[in-house]
Amino acid sequence: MSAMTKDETLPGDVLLRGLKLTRRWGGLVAVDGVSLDLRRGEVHAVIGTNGAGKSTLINLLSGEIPPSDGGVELLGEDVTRWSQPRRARAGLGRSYQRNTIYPTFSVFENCRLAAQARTPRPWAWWQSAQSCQPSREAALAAAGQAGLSGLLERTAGLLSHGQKRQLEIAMCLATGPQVLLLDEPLAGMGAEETERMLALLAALRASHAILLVEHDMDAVFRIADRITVMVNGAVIASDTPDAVRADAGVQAAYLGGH
Ligand SMILES: Nc1ncnc2c1ncn2[C@@H]1O[C@H](COP(=O)(O)OP(=O)(O)OP(=O)(O)O)[C@@H](O)[C@H]1O
Repeated sequence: MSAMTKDETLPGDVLLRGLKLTRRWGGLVAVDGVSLDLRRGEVHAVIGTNGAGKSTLINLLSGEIPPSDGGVELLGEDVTRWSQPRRARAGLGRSYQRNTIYPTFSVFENCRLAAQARTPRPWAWWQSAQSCQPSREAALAAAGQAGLSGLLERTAGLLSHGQKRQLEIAMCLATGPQVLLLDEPLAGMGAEETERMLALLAALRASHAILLVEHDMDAVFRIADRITVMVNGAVIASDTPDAVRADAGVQAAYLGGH
């Protein structure tokens, strides 16, 4: 186990590492020996056709499903056998393709509930949730970071699609993560909402390691520092955007002249 604490890690440090991760569903190999490093200060995009294994890879890294083979290290520690909530408490945040907000609660309440999940206090069940100051502060900070300060009292279900995705990121940030695993945060967004989300990711990059699974190739090639390309569960390239764009194997298998 590493003796390093979270706050001692330096920019560029590897915060999350997938080691030869494999996941089989019966006879299908959904993720096939994938290794990748997520570093603070980098947006690392994972691209690939439908069914290439991207969401399964995120689920393996986040702890939602166990690998058939291989391992995961978080902040230098082997977390392969850790549950998803335990990894989340240790600094691993993720967003989902589906909407995970509470539509009848306000933006602030959504963020506060997410923040509370980070520091559950089962022995203090009689205290009013309203009075939990650290959660309130974390919620306000996260909403601010995600650009939602002006919408704190808005009922979440009434937000625009793009604002809902911003709220999902805010809820993720409220848990105090160092690593963000983002599953298609741009899905269904218009041009303006996409720009706002890309600006948010660019702002979060300095202090986080970000894994971005995304189908919007223009956005990926603009924002990513590194791109990993998956085909049929396996990595066929992992490099800078320029190198990936120029890779003949990637062109043939996936990009088709992008
Ligand atoms: N729970 C499951 N049981 C059986 N097969 C599964 C399961 N989850 C995923 N798969 C299969 O694993 C393969 C990889 O799926 P995955 O969702 O990871 O791909 P993806 O790259 O995220 O696709 P998309 O871009 O469409 O989201 C697919 O063939 C899928 O059908």
